[in-house]
Amino acid sequence: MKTTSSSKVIGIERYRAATENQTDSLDITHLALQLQQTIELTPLLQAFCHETARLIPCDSVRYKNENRLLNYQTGETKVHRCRYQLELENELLGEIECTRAKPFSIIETDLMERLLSLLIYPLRNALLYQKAVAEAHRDPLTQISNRAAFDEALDREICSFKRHLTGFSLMVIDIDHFKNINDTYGHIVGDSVLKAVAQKIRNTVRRSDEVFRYGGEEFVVLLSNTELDGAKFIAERIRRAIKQVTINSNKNISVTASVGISSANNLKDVSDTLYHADKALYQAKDEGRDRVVVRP
Ligand SMILES: Nc1nc2c(ncn2[C@@H]2O[C@H](COP(=O)(O)OP(=O)(O)OP(=O)(O)O)[C@@H](O)[C@H]2O)c(=O)[nH]1
Repeated sequence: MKTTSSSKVIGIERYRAATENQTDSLDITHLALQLQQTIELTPLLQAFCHETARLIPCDSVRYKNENRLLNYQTGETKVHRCRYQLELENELLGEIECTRAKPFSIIETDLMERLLSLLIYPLRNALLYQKAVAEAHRDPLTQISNRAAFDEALDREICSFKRHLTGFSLMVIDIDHFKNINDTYGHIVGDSVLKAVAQKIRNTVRRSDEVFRYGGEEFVVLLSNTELDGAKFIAERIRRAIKQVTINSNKNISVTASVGISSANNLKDVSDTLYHADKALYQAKDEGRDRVVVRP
């Protein structure tokens, strides 16, 4: 473990005496047990930050991992910092920083290092687990979420609707005559079209809206807290954006898509929202494609 610390170093004798007095090995054992109880990153960090702030009085504890875009913090940042970079077998696992209004002593940084040595292996396992879960939910071709992720997201949304009546809309988007694109230009170009359309949809909706590849040339957009009118407006914007898709290898490929939309509007029918959106999509195909059809 490589560490860097900005805390001040005080005399070694004082450090030893205070370590013996203050370090409660029961607390350390308790933390070690807690860290072994979860493989999930957030509960692991919660347990670590909570125990650290209890054993080393501080105002904030933060875990940051820039490579993985992770930033977890408890408390409010103060001026004095004690920061450690965590590295295991040449792999950077992130950075832990504690802050408070007065400087940290060597006793405390020593304790901090002991706590971090308990964290480092569970943290590596939690990061590996988080990566594996993310990959299981990602479509390898388009790099957007896959159908397994959609099934879970829809379940969450339906539960939330049943408990709090928070409405949502679903949009099913299907590329028109995609078979012709494959047959005319080949599957590699077909794959490029799928990637370009996925990116176009992703860039046309808000970050909080979720975009999934449902399968083949079909995508689903899940719009939380969005009524049918709002969903229709966004669907039109997506439909127009898809018409602008260009593929480097052949700028003449014309891409259009049909869109079916439905909204959750009553408790009885909420589980059928996808079924209604799919029906709307078939209607859009029947009516000539390159259009949006809404079913309440
Ligand atoms: N290149 C590529 N093609 C795929 C992929 N997944 C599914 N397809 C193709 O998508 C095509 C879907 O064809 P159809 O279901 O007939 O639909 P369509 O041609 O888009 O016609 P409409 O939906 O009625 O407008 C098939 O040719 C599949 O082989 C993929 O990952 N890559």
